[in-house]
Amino acid sequence: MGKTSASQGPGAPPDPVRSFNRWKKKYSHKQSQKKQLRKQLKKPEWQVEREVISRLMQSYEKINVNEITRFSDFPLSKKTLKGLQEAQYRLVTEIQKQTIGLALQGKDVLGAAKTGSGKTLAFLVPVLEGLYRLQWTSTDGLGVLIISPTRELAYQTFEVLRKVGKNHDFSAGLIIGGKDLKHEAERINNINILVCTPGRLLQHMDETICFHATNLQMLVLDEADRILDMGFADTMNAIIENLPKKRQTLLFSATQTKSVKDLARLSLKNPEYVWVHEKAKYSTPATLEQNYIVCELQQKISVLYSFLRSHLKKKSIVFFSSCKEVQYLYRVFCRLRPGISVLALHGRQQQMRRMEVYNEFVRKRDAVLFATDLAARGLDFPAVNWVLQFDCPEDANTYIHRAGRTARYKEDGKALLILLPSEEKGMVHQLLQKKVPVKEIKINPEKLIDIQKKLESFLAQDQDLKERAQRCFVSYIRSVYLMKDKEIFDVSKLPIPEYAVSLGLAVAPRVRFLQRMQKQPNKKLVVSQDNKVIEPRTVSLTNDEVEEFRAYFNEKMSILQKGGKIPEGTEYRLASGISDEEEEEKECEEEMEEKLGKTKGSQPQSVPSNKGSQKNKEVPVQFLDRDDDEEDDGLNADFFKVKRHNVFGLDLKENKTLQKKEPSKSSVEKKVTKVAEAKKVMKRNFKVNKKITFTDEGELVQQWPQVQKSVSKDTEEEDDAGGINLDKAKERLREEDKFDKEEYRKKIKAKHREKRLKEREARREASKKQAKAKDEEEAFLDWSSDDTDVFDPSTLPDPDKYRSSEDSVNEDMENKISDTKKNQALRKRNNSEVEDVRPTSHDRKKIKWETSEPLDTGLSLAEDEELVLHLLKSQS
Ligand SMILES: Nc1ncnc2c1ncn2[C@@H]1O[C@H](COP(=O)(O)OP(=O)(O)OP(=O)(O)O)[C@@H](O)[C@H]1O
Repeated sequence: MGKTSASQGPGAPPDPVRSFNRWKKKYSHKQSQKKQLRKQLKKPEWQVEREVISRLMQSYEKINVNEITRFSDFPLSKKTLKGLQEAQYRLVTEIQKQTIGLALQGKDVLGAAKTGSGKTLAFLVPVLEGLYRLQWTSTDGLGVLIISPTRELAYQTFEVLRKVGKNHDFSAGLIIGGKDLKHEAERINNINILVCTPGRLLQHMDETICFHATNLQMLVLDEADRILDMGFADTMNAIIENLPKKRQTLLFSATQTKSVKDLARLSLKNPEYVWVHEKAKYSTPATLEQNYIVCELQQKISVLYSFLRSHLKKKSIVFFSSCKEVQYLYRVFCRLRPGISVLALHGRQQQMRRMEVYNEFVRKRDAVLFATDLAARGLDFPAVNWVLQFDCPEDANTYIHRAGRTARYKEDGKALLILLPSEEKGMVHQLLQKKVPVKEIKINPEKLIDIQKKLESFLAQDQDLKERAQRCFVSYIRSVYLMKDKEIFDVSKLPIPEYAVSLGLAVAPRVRFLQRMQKQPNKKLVVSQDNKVIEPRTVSLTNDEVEEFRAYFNEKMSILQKGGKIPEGTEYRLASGISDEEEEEKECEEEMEEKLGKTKGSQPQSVPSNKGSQKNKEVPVQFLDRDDDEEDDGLNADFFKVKRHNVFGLDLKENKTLQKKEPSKSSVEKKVTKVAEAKKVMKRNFKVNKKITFTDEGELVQQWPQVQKSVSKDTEEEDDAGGINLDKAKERLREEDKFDKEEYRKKIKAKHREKRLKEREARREASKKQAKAKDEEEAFLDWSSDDTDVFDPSTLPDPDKYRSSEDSVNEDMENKISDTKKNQALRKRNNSEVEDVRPTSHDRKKIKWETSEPLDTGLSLAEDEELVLHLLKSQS
């Protein structure tokens, strides 16, 4: 018999079988309870996510900046963290550390940190988290707008967003100029995060049906100071008008704006200012070595060539102040074959080419990129060794951005600034004020390779290149002239002829404003008629003028952008949202020409160049009127001249006063072109008088000026605001032409109908009268037959006798009668002579029949009638 534990005594060990069974029972009970609990607890995914989000949000307030070293230290969603990790971003940079937390808390942030310090992720992470927090879906529409000043920067930001946000479900879109607007418009309404340039965005806001930003949660301005400066002022104002006031705004830049005015436009709510490196010794990366050299303008090209020859295994960017310099020097350097691949990036290239160049330079290990300030901001080309500033930057901020294309994120790099002797003092002072440590270095004259002769030979062989050189020349001078800081940029100090020669040109092309400057070197005060003291215009523009100038063209640009213009591009911000820097450059010139009434293909002129005996040769300037891929520069010479009078709103009276006081002014300058006159008239807004009459029906008819009937209405509205849409215009012309032809055809038809009716009427009249005349003639003949058998003309009175006896008044009439009747009689006489027989009764009938035929008297019917009556009278 087996014993159970119960039957065992108290000191006996427990029965293992029983205790196992007890444990098993307990365990399975617990398991089933847990299962039940889990079943109860099982929630839909969205609910779980919501709980996670609320937990994350609760952690936002607890973020302690000092404890954060990694992205994972922030309360971020798993999707964002995964994306960051996959892109190899683990440790945070200073700007990321200090701003991500604030942005997560929903605050407006103004972030500033040195170039290459990771500002992009500082706003992209909060962007992703912001929409994730709201569980944004494509049906919610546009949630975040990220605005960049250039297409390339927008593209780069978009790529980083794609990389980091790939685990999220939001849709993101890149909207920049130079692409098909229609194609963008079809997709734009489903985009949650939009990376764009200002001009293109505004164009969509204006033109794309159903596109709106009413649900917008967050606005990000990358390179905020640039976007908020005057260049984009009007476009941005228009964009901001379309955005909801209740939103979060993030502004980032290496040179942040502190302008209260700028910020007020954005209606920020207690923004957090984060100046990461405000207290740093320098405002540029510590790993960036910065030097400058001073050299003459005419030496610069040789310096550049020598530099490249000694840095063949490096990756460099060279910044120029204008597209035309880039275009010319790019070609020249390609021909010179310096031993390194040369690339060019500027705003006048096709968008496709720009992207190609951008990607090519990203890929290359050693190459040199010639660029305008289009590439100065934000672009993150990997492993750039050198940044060379061939032309002095506009200001210290531009210097910082340009130099910042190297020495990015812990890498080192070198920057070299080339200054003219006239620029050195002012620029170096500005840089030091901005905490930019620049040291002067000297050029080793032994290493300097002079390439001027080579350039000359290139230009001698290649007319196109020569023209490019000339445009480059004018363009550079103009850029100096338009610079705001007159302490640094003084066009009068430029060695103009030498510069032209250094470009390979034999003679300096004419730049009108320079000529004028030489003619009136002294600024004199002039007293106007109303005794006000007027300062005559000097060649150097004041800062206000330059600002006004820029503001004007940017305003024009934004108008163009709305229309589309423009052009490519327009972007317009133009059409294509040309608010981009490059678009600005392009549109600016086009607009200047437009505004100033410039016409392409202006007459070739011979003008004296500005200096030296050789320079006094007459230089044909028609070359300035053409360019293959851009607006002509030749007009710029004119543009300068007119600009001084019109663009800056100079009072015409003032000009007149000046002219009176300056008898030395050449007649050429005083010559007013028809275009200028027309512009003046347009400016004054004259209205032509109208002559209006009323028809019998009381309808109003404008007699003068004649109103053009048109088939298409609202032609103006149909045009792109960026200028005339040639295709549309052609189409419209064709339609107008058809319409005009149709109108003309109708008119002719009506005329013919009228003529036919008149003729018919006349015929009817004639036949009536004929019938009457026939009756009368028959009567007459009948009567004559009573008298004689045959009508004998001899029975008629002797015309001579008759003449003598009749009134002279009847003379003419008689002549006519006698002519016709003579004919008749003669015919009859002849007949009788030939046949020599008198007519038979049959013949008589014949005669009768013959005479009843209408006589061709050559008279009108009325006259014939008169004649017959007269004959009858005289017979009787
Ligand atoms: N946390 C990080 N870890 C590693 N690399 C980073 C991190 N943040 C940014 N970077 C890298 O640093 C480089 C510069 O970043 P970014 O372009 O955002 O700089 P930036 O401050 O916007 O520069 P700029 O002022 O010139 O626009 C990029 O190559 C980027 O990939």
